[in-house]
Amino acid sequence: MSPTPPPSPAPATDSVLELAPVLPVVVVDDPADAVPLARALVAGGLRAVEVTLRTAGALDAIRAIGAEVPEAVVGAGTVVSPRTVDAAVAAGARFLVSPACTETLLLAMRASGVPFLPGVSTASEVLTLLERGVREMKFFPAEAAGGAPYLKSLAGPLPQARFCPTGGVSPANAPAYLALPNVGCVGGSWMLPADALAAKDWDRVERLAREASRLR
Ligand SMILES: O=C(O)C(=O)C[C@H](O)[C@H](O)COP(=O)(O)O
Repeated sequence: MSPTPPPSPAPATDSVLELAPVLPVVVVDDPADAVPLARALVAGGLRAVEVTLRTAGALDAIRAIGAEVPEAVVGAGTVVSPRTVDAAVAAGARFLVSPACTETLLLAMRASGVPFLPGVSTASEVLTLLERGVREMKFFPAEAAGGAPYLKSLAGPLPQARFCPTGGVSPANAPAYLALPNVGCVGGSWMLPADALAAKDWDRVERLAREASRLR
């Protein structure tokens, strides 16, 4: 019997937006869920996983995914300070996502050496980041801040900026975002419903991930 070949590690990239059309946003309460959850997402075709630093177990979850699911690209979300940048990178986060951005946070994310997506919700914030040489951003909270029509309006005057809209994105509205020239991917938690996580229903997560991976 020939041994099962090891899974191929995900390639390195400078662009968070190019990893996958959909970036799952994970809130892990029990770090023991991290590995089966990441495996289900990868099996469904979503290899980038953003673990939000909102729970006590988030850093352990990042460590576990990095160690046991090498075909996933695990990153950290809810990065809001230099301290959280350092903690995320030390845990093995391969990209960083912030809901908003300040000068202090930008400097820390830049110094981290891993790709990052700073959060913006207005045209002025987009221009401020462009002035600093940042072209990839998270548009948050996407639906509340104007949705796809807002990003479409930005593509005229600020075409260099590219976005991952997140916040209120669903299978129903994702195609409108993904059709825009300035959208690289969309982020969201819809493929990780709370009841599926509570029931450890990884088959359902895999199914929802597969549907999400086919949105573009
Ligand atoms: O924690 C962060 O860093 C955030 O910025 C918030 C998340 O991106 C959204 O909570 C995901 O939004 P939903 O898909 O509507 O659940």
